[in-house]
Amino acid sequence: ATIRRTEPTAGSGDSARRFGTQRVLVEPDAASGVAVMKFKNPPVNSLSLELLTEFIISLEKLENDKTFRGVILTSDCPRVFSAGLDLTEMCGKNPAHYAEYWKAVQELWLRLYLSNLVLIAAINGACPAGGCLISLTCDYRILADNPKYLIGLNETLLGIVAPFWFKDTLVNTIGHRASEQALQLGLLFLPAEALQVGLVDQVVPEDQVLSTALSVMARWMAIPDHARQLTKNMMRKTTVDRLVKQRDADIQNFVSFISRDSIQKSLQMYLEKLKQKKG
Ligand SMILES: CC/C=C/CC(=O)SCCNC(=O)CCNC(=O)[C@H](O)C(C)(C)COP(=O)(O)OP(=O)(O)OC[C@H]1O[C@@H](n2cnc3c(N)ncnc32)[C@H](O)[C@@H]1OP(=O)(O)O
Repeated sequence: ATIRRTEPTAGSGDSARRFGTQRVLVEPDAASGVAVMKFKNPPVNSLSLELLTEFIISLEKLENDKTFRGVILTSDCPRVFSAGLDLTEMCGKNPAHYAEYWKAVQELWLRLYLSNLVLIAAINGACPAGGCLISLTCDYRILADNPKYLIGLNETLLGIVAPFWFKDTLVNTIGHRASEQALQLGLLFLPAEALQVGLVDQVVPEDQVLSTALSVMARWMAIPDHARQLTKNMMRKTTVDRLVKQRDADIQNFVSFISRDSIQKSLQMYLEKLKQKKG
């Protein structure tokens, strides 16, 4: 994927010069040191291999540019933050593809979870599974107050199992008992429930998600970077190391699990159900 620059928005000078790739729009504001990163993979921002790759490239570009200290993750697609991992990447393919895909999923989580940037999820749509995982890697989560915008790790509803590092990320956020129940039941929480269980930090009216994220960002950026980054690392490194130490084994586990006929069947059925839903 190539990083493309687009024209600055009117009257905003260089600091609003946007860049990004086909599926990840980046709206940087050098003056504030904050960039807004928008997923743009219609219709539901499913995390395809291309989107994962472009996401990693854009994140790395922002992390390497010392102008930026904070990134707000949000969606350019209406009603959906992200539908999670792209199911078409996990069924009907071959083991080599599953391995390549899973490596990219690991890579994105590793980079987000230990990022030195302040990451705030401005969740402006449905946020199941992999979309929920991305929001969990952030330092703070704001969810639009819309009963259609459910959030949670619902993998068991598809007949699959969230890997241990998805589980660890959820446990680090809402605790062990709440995670145990949420993961086994594949719970998708309403905004008020998500707030109550601690899955999100704030629920605000839909048209205030981005402005709220910007004001929360200002609060986080008022903390000296180095102290905040060392503290974040202290909180999260043990969790990250658990995957780093066994990345290849994790890939092999995923490939053998997802390749099972029974799993392939349930994924196909689930995709069919999604398509019938519209019929
Ligand atoms: C061990 C592996 C761990 C996995 C973690 C994962 O992330 S697995 C993925 C789990 N994701 C889900 O369960 C979410 C499924 N999608 C939905 O619930 C709805 O699509 C959603 C996000 C609520 C949006 O609903 P809406 O009514 O707006 O869209 P619709 O369902 O009609 O979908 C539009 C088209 O997108 C296709 N699609 C939806 N989700 C995915 C997906 N995750 N991967 C691939 N494709 C997806 C859907 O089939 C529709 O396709 P179309 O050809 O237009 O009919």
